[in-house]
Amino acid sequence: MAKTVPSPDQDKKLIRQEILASRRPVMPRQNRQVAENLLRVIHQLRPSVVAAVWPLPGEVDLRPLCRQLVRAGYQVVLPETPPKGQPLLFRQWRERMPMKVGRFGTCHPSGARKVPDVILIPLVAFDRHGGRLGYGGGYYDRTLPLHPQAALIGYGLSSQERDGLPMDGHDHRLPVIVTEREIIHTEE
Ligand SMILES: Nc1nc2c(c(=O)[nH]1)N(C=O)[C@@H](CNc1ccc(C(=O)N[C@@H](CCC(=O)O)C(=O)O)cc1)CN2
Ligand SMILES: Nc1ncnc2c1ncn2[C@@H]1O[C@H](COP(=O)(O)OP(=O)(O)OP(=O)(O)O)[C@@H](O)[C@H]1O
Repeated sequence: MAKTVPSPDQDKKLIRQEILASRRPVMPRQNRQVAENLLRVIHQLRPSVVAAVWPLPGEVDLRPLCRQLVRAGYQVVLPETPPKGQPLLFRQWRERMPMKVGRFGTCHPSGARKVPDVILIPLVAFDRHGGRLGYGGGYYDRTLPLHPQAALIGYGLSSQERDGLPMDGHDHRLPVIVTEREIIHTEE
């Protein structure tokens, strides 16, 4: 009988489940440290438009960073989650804008669509080589090819790091990953 060979999709699912099941609440200090490190990298890149993310439960909360960025003169856009199979749409966010609830409990503003120069990417898991795992919707995988000029920065907690995540052809390697502890410039 033929041996069953695990596919990257199945491996990813198991790792995702393991990490989500063992996830602890993000401490306020960790949140601040991730945001501080992100701000440092963003300042160096001098972008006009930064794509951030409105948090889902259990994720690092970028809302304070969004406010800081807008006050520092950057434009902030947030993703609207379309039906599966379509890329994310980035819409401009301003302070105190009412948010709409979208797919999978995500929230997005109804501002104008803008093209980001920097894209902050939430991680469920990452490795030192820039491999990433999200919630499995494939949304960022489908969106990033449409923004080849954008600088990509993954973010999460150091506890989400794993050795050598399985990668598919369509997966994008992240050149920079920011945690509460460090700014990682990933290697091939
Ligand atoms: N805050 C935040 N916004 C984001 C993302 C994200 O990771 N975090 N996304 C990143 O791509 C996109 C939304 N992607 C998602 C894709 C799939 C599921 C999803 O299937 N959720 C399952 C449960 C997942 C699980 O716990 O295993 C569900 O709601 O049933 C959620 C979000 C865009 N916005
Ligand atoms: N560019 C693409 N074209 C077609 N299918 C894709 C593409 N990107 C991802 N997929 C499919 O989408 C599914 C989810 O992909 P994957 O597990 O890489 O998502 P993820 O990176 O964890 O999620 P997200 O990008 O939403 O955070 C997989 O079945 C994958 O084959």
